[in-house]
Amino acid sequence: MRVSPRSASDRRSEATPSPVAGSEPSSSWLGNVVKAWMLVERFGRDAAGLSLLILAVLSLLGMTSLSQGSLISPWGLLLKRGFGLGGYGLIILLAYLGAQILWGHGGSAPIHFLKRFLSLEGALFAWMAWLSIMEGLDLERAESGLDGGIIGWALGTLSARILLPPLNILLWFTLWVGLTLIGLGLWERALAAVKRWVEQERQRLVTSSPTEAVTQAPSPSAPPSPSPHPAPGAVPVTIVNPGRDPRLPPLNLLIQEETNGVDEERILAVARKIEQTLAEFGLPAQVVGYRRGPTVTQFAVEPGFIERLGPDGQPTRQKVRVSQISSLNRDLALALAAERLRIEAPVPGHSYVGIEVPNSTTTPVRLRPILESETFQRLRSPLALALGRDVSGQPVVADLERMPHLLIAGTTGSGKSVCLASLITCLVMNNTPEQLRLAIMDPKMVELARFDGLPHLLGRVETEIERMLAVLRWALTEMDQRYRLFEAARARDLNAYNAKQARKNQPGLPRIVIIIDELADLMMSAPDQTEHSLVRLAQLARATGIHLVIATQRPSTDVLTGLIKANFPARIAFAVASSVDSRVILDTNGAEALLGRGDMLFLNPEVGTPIRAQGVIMKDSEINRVVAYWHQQATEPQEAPWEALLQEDDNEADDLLEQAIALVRRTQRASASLLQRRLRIGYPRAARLLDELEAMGIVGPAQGGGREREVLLPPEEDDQDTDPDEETA
Ligand SMILES: Nc1ncnc2c1ncn2[C@@H]1O[C@H](COP(=O)(O)OP(=O)(O)OP(=O)(O)O)[C@@H](O)[C@H]1O
Repeated sequence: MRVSPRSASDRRSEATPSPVAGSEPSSSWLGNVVKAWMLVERFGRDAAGLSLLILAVLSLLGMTSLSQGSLISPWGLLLKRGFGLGGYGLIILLAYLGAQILWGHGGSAPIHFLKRFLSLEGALFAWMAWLSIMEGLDLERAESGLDGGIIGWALGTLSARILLPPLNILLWFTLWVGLTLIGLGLWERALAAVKRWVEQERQRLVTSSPTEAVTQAPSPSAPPSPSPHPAPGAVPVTIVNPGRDPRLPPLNLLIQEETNGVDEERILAVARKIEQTLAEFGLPAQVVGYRRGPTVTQFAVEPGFIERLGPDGQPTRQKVRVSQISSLNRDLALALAAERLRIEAPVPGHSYVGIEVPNSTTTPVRLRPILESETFQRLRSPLALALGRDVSGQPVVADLERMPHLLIAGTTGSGKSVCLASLITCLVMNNTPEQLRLAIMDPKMVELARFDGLPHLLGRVETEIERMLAVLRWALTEMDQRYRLFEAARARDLNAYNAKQARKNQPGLPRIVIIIDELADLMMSAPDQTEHSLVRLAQLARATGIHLVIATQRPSTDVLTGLIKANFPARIAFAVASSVDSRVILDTNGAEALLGRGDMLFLNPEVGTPIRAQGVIMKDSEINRVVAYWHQQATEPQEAPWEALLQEDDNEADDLLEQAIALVRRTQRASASLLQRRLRIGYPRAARLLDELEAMGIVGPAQGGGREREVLLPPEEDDQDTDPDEETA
């Protein structure tokens, strides 16, 4: 957390007593002292600013000889002789200083302002020295008010004694340019631009230099690493894979992050505005620091004191309550012209309130730097997930193995699919298909279809509800099968089982991550079956290495049922429409104040309070390169293991159709719920059977409004033994 200096205005506002009904603050001697001090400070500052402006105008008149006088003329001459052309620079600086004290940042950030002012002052002197050197260090010219005046001449002459002329010129020129950049606040931006350029050049060299690839190639003992096969439109990249398993994709398939320079000027202005707004509402508080993330900057606000009169008539100081600050959320957003603000009151583990203000520009968070970060590497888990960066720009990572399942929710366009794509990429960057298998379900059909062809993928990306339900059924049987295997091998969990297998030189079992990008579709078509499968998997699958990542854009209680939520303690909330939705996902408010486009709150059950982060975003070219890399290694495309289950379903279908016809004929009723109940099948199968019956002319078309279909088949005449259950159904 960067800490900004205490400001004069803060000291003022801390001491300002808030009006108490029926009593004047001036009624106490302390109130009088405070009032007097405020007056002195206020008028002192105004007087100083005004004096400097007047001095600048008089100096200009004196130097240009536009006005003559017993004081102005000698002062103008003095400036000319002393500063030469730099005298004009000095006048500009005096005017700038005066204006800042009167209207600008002089009050709220004196140290920052002083740093800038002194830098500009230094730049002025460097320029004067440089001018004098360039004109041959001529004292006569200097005395007549040319070049850098006597001061410039003196500085140049002094340095000329120790430096060769070219170095002397270079020294003052560099000082002039450098200090000007610092003084104008352009230094950080220039540094960031240079860094960006160096990084781009480095990447260009790495990707174009064949020698680099040779020196970094895996050792001959290691299995040969395949060369990536670029997908159409993808940029060919040379493999560089230092320090990683050579079978894994090299990190330079992924792009580096670009950093934007920090606009300190804006940050200080916002800090001042926050203080001012709070003070206007009678809540003295001070911005004591800030943390800048890719999307928001969190300002640390320390509540000040309000002075009240106690029952004994004596003034007492009372600390501003954090709830008072958080209740001003909307007023602060209005004052800062911010779309949405989030107030963390207080920031866990700190004695301040965090006010999160959107940045003017957002920085996309990339996967590569997070994979390279120490935070990520420290997890040492094959299922480590790179989620994004927090409000101070630090990587946010989590271990899916420990979570052990993840629930993602947020309104449409908030960033769920982008998040899932980056999570999948992260997993396949760190695991071979022998170590990890993925089952991906994407009813939206577009977002995750890019991963088709990954050798990690079981089958293909599933988009049909019936096939998805089959995936869940398969996962349950796989889980049971694994438990039986573990029991036979006397292993407690997947890690223990794989270790035993490795000792016997036998292959282990891969971990399985099941990803669903839109739970709502499944829950709408087969709520009971989906909920039952998910809950059973969530409760039991951890030890067998099966993990679930499910996303939904409908954070309503019919999709995220109590049972599902109870079994998915790790959750990510992207932006939602209301605090009610936020509470459905996180059990607390906050997600309604997110900005969308990858801005998230991550609730890690091990931490307890949600962490705000900006999610990782992948470029299509990155995903294409990673998929193409693994595509190279793929052997024969394998059939999905749930294909057999679907086959069984089809075989049963004929039988079921027969039974359905008989049932409809007997009962003279046709509804999906009747078929579900009597034939013990799920909703999708029942709905399909009804469609088939309609196509065969046995039942009429759907009536809508929950009414049953008309049965077109006459009842069986000899059917005497009607089932009592059917009658009541
Ligand atoms: N982490 C991120 N960083 C920057 N921009 C992002 C990020 N995540 C998402 N976005 C932006 O938001 C847009 C929508 O994201 P995404 O498609 O993931 O939303 P979604 O929640 O899946 O929406 P839907 O439910 O409608 O599919 C993206 O096209 C992208 O421009």
